[in-house]
Amino acid sequence: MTQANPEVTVKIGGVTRTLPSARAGSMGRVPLVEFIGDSEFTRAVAREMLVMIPEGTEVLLTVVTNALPLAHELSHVSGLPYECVRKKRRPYMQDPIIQDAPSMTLGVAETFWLDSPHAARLKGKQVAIVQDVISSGGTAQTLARIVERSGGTVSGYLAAFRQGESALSLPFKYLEKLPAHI
Ligand SMILES: O=P(O)(O)OC[C@H]1O[C@H](OP(=O)(O)OP(=O)(O)O)[C@H](O)[C@@H]1O
Ligand SMILES: Nc1ncnc2[nH]cnc12
Repeated sequence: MTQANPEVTVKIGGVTRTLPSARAGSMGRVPLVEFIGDSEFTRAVAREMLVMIPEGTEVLLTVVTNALPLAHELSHVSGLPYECVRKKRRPYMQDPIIQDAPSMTLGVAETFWLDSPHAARLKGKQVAIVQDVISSGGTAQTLARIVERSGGTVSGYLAAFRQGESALSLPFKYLEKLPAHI
């Protein structure tokens, strides 16, 4: 008998979480990863991700929203600075890099924004892209394009979780695999 809305349990760095099943656009139901509001899990995951940072990395780059606490914590444990791409234009932005992101896993096409003072901190730097979940790889590719447009070089792609198989063409590292659908 198939179970209605099954859950997925993960254990990372000694911390166990049961991920609820959530409906995600055309993906159907996926195991929902939430770092926001969960500092214990975020810290445990960041500590485990530390060894995944490629040698020579000078800056971490992430995008709001759910990956932000993870990148913040990874910055703290690694001692590396981080930058964060926005998904909304803010009134104080000056000459931002504007990059359209493809329709992503959750079915929402978005525009990414990186203000020029932050883009300047990627120039000439080895930049590791940090994500909570990598699914289609669309977010990773969009962030890589922003690194390139800022004059930096991508040193690697790091994610806490890989969901499904569709991001195979990107050379990323991850801690745990999640099913594409539950
Ligand atoms: O590999 P992809 O198919 O691009 O999917 C992965 C992205 O999807 C999620 O972001 P989401 O759109 O849920 O935004 P949020 O973090 O603002 O909630 C997640 O945080 C990744 O950034
Ligand atoms: N499993 C997941 N949890 C949170 N955000 C996601 N975006 C794509 N897949 C996701």
